[in-house]
Amino acid sequence: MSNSTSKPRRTPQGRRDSRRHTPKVNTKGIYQRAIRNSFVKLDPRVQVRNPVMFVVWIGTIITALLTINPDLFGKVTGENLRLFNGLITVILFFTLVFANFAEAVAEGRGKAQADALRSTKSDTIARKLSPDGKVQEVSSTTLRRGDIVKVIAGDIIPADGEVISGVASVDESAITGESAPVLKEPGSDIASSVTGGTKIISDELTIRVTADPGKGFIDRMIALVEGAERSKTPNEIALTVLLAVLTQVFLIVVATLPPVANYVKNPISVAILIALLVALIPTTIGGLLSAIGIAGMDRVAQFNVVATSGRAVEACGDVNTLVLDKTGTITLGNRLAEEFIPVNGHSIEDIASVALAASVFDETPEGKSIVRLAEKLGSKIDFDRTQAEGIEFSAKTRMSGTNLPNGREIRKGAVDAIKGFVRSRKGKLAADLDQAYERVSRLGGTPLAVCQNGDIYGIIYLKDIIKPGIRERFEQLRRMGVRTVMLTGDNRITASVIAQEAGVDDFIAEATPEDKIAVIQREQAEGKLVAMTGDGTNDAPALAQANVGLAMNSGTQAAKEAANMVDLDSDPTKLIDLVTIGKQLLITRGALTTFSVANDIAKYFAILPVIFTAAGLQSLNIMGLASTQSAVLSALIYNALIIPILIPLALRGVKFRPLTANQLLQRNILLYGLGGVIAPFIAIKVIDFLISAVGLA
Ligand SMILES: Nc1ncnc2c1ncn2[C@@H]1O[C@H](COP(=O)(O)OP(=O)(O)OP(=O)(O)O)[C@@H](O)[C@H]1O
Ligand SMILES: [K+]
Ligand SMILES: [Mg+2]
Repeated sequence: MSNSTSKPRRTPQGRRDSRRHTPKVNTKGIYQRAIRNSFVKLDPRVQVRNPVMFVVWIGTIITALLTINPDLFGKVTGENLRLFNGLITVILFFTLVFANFAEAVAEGRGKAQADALRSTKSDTIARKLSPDGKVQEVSSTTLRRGDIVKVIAGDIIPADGEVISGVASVDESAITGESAPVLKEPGSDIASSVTGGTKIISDELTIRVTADPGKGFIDRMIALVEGAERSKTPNEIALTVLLAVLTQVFLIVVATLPPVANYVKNPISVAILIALLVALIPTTIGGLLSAIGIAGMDRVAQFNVVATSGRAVEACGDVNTLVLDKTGTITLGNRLAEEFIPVNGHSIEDIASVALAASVFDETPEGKSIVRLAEKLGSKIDFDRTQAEGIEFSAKTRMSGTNLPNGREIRKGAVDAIKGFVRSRKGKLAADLDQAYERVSRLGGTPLAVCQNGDIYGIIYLKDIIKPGIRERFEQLRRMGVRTVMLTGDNRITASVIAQEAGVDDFIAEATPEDKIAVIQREQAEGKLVAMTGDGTNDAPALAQANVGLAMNSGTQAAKEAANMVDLDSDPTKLIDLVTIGKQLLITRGALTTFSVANDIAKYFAILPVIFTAAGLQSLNIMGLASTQSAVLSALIYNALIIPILIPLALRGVKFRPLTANQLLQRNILLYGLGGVIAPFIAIKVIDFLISAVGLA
């Protein structure tokens, strides 16, 4: 029911291979650019947006001043104060640079991808048709929504548009990476939409432009991958606030130290206080937070999906319910006529000939396969095609057919729809019809009833196969706590057979296009977040209603505009991958936050005792660190280095297992929390040993 005419959304057999082609990106260039940007981002106007790192930034300035004049805040005693303060300054400076680098690398991947896209987009000469039919050559940048242009073989299509006449094949590899040409023709929802920047390789088309300059699909994609539209997601904002609050708390903790230190006659210098503060505030997650988000969008892009916002990617991770089509999503959707089953005393030749007559104008793959099967059985068209009228299939009527010149009305379609039609023509239902239809349904096939006026001829068996591996994927989703609901225009029995075999949690049969939006609203009323895929114009409202709407690139402009993600490969099962990517993004962020906070607290307890050893509390130096100075420097060096060490994990995401949110939380607290507590003690001890060995402090 997602598309009212044909179903070209079925993906070719080579789907698995085509889905993961990473855009061609120059990695060496990315790192060079990222290094440069790490310094550019030291600008305080950039830093102030990240409260944790801004505290480090201020700390760096103060320790730099203390390097010039160690007595800036009063007389300080100690050796090599200039060197020590200078070292702290350098380490803090690199902490900032490393954090900037994480973000710059993540952004750089997107920028490189945008450059690759931009190279496909050049100003072209468009043949604009004026209302009087004259052709005028204009630059593609002057085209406006509603303009009519003509493109011929070899041309780059100058703008997004809708085919109004002509039939041609188009190479869409610039956007999909798929080299097989796609047939474009007017009328049908799906085949009629073209994208600016793609190339027409045969024949010619007349196109109505549907996007103003700079607002086309490729422009939107460039803006997206460049992060121009990347604003903080609600979860990121919440976490940033939490980190800012933690920073404030730790600022207070550090501020309480001087009175205590003075009391035990072991005053602590401002430089050491700053070092302690930086060690304590969550710089690891503060430095990696935006990289994690950008990497999430990037992973989505590598799956050839364009997300309109980081928010959409994140929403995927929070999804509770997945609404999926049956045909083409759960099944291969390659429904072909397998058998004619006559009823009501008719012969197999009778039903074949009526099924043929019902399908001569049906351009859907189902319709064409019925024509082939009937012709194989020897049926011939026995009327004048030019005098007959084709009745197109629609998801609403769930029927198609032909009105013959002699007044006969031939229809085929969903069994209940045909029963209704027969009743309306005052015909009677055949006693053996239900038996035939149930047999086909129990095989998981789609039964189409065929009738002529009020007379039912039998059932066409359209065979369909469940996609291999889909059951395991639903099982995975279930373990993640995601409910799957299958929606289909097919009858109850077929729906229940497929639902059972595929292992979905729930299904809705005989669904009309309106049912889809009703299901979404019902789930949302229960407080659930819903994801769905769709491609037809009648899916647009549901795509907009869903929390995550994934439109097929082969779909209509309306569907693509309503959705918050577009799949360039037009593979509806990708929604399952997106949910996984979204969950992984949230888990990565959670795991690194846990690690960061655990780390900071451990660091504090590793170095605080050493600071007090000068006051005669030698017994506190359980780690046996060489000196106060080397302990402080070690903690800070570890604090800085952990950021670049974790960049690959932040970009790639933590290892993902299909578990429920609670199980994952427990696992992560154990793994990253415990790891975060232990790691600093070991690392600080090692660095302290190295520093004292080279005699730095
Ligand atoms: N070309 C056609 N001519 C006549 N009837 C059709 C044709 N294609 C499908 N049907 C009937 O209409 C019903 C609804 O079709 P529709 O495409 O809306 O749903 P579906 O393909 O069965 O399921 P899904 O919603 O999962 O795609 C089908 O189950 C079938 O009975
Ligand atoms: K820290
Ligand atoms: Mg369908």
